[in-house]
Amino acid sequence: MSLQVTNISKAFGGFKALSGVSLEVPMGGLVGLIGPNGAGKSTLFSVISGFMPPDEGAIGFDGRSLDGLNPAGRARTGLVRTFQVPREFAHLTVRENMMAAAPGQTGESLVGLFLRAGKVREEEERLAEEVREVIRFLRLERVADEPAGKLSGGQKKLVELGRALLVKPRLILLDEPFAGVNPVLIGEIMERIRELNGRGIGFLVIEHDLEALTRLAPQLYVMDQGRILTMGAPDAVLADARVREAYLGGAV
Ligand SMILES: Nc1ncnc2c1ncn2[C@@H]1O[C@H](COP(=O)(O)OP(=O)(O)OP(=O)(O)O)[C@@H](O)[C@H]1O
Repeated sequence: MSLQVTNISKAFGGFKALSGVSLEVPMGGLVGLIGPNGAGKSTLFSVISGFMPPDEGAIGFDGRSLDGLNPAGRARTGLVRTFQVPREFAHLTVRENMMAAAPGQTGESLVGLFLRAGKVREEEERLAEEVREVIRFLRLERVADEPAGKLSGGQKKLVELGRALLVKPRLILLDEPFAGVNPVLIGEIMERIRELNGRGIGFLVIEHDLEALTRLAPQLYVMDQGRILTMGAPDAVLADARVREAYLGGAV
């Protein structure tokens, strides 16, 4: 069982951003996705997570087709994409940001709220405990009640990860977890990813910091100009002449 991306194509006007992309992430796997700027990595994440329909191709997850499911529907199957903490959430605290990320809260209408006040309280308490646990796991206790906008780049990345964890993911699409993060915190984020992976959560990780990613992911896919160029173990992939060519004519 796996995330199975088969023959995905996507054009913007006449420009083919994705051309027949196929890849596979085993359930519980840890796979990197690299490629020069404009290769199509973010577009592929948008298609996999259901934010953008492909022109062609199919996405399967754990043996079921995701085609036609919206992002929330895909998240319910356990496939979750991280996003930068939305700008309008910058004034909310870390804890509030995480509370807001959890899906399926009761109390969608005033009447419902009135009728289910007890249930809502119960749910809120359970959620608050889950949030406390995630904050502890991510070592964010000291900033839990600070506005998210005030955090360092690395701490914001941890909040993004926390928001994804509250959706109870089985596979996380992680977009540039090390961008704008200092080296010490890169090490910490890497440790948390490894621990989560050890608990069975799979990851597909886009990252430009190849040195960090090759320490984390035992398998890499390389994209260039909307196609998968190659895949395999980091050493083999980075020694590949086509990959060197794609990255600044051999400056990797
Ligand atoms: N909504 C859109 N409309 C038009 N063109 C788009 C759109 N989204 C992406 N593109 C184009 O598709 C190509 C692939 O972009 P994408 O952002 O997926 O690449 P990327 O590999 O994620 O790059 P980076 O590493 O710089 O984030 C780029 O040429 C981009 O300009």
